Amino acid sequence: MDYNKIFTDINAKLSSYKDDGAVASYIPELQRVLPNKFGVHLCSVEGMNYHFGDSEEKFSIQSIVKVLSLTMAFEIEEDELWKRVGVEPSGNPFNSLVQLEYDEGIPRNPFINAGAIVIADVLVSKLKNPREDFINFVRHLSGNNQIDYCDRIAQSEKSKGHRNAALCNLMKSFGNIENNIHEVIDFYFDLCSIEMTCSELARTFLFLANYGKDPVNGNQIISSSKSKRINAVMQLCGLYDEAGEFSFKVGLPGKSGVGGGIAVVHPGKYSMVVWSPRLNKKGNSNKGMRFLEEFTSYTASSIF
Ligand SMILES: NC(=O)CC[C@H](N)C(=O)O
Repeated sequence: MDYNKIFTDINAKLSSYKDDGAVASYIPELQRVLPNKFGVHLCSVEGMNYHFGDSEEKFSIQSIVKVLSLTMAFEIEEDELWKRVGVEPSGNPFNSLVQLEYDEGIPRNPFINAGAIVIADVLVSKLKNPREDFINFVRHLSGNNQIDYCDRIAQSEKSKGHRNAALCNLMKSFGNIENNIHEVIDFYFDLCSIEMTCSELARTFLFLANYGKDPVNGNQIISSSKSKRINAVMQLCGLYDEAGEFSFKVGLPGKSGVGGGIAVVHPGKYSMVVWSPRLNKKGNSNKGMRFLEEFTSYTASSIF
């Protein structure tokens, strides 16, 4: 399929689309991003690449990293992990405190902030050098040694990260955080600060489109069973309290971030990343969702 032409066609179709979303402002550094940026990149499992727009420009991947930290923690912890974090959609905003109190410090899933903070805690407990080991893992997945954290973004988030600190403290009070809360939360902010282009991120997600195996170099990153489970959690929880809407309109496992990126996979076919920084009220990329809806309709490639 000529995805390049399809991207161009969809972009033309959306040319009159009025994006009333706003760039994330609660992390001061993210506010500096130009709101009208738009990029898309698709990697097919057969090794083809297709792209459009600002697909080679770095952006803050933010919560999309939660899929990669889950992948690493799942390899290390297997079954124990799921005693500390659930696999149910939250139906609540990604940084909600209310539900966590109700659920006695066990986050609904690993993709809301509380769940990702538990995953960060697991990695702090199990890795010798969490910061270094994790970025090496991401470099391995992406086949790119240049991928890195952005200290500027991490520091910016740290300066305003009171709500995440509150989530971490609340879970510590319930006994669901093992390590020093400052260490865990700083690591969590570092994870969210990683920068990638659409093409680098789509490449990184390719193993989840190919049953856990990187089709480019043949590395089995995780078992097909784990890959299936991670995709299932993405399908149900990857877009927070908009996961239902995303399933309804796009029909692919996906993960969003407040940097405006959305990564999706179609098992057996492709991984794809769209980036458009203006967010809707749920913190998901407005045009990114719209574009993906058009794309899966046009190509008849929802998984359903
Ligand atoms: N949805 C997101 O991308 C949120 C990630 C962001 N770093 C936060 O913790 O608030």
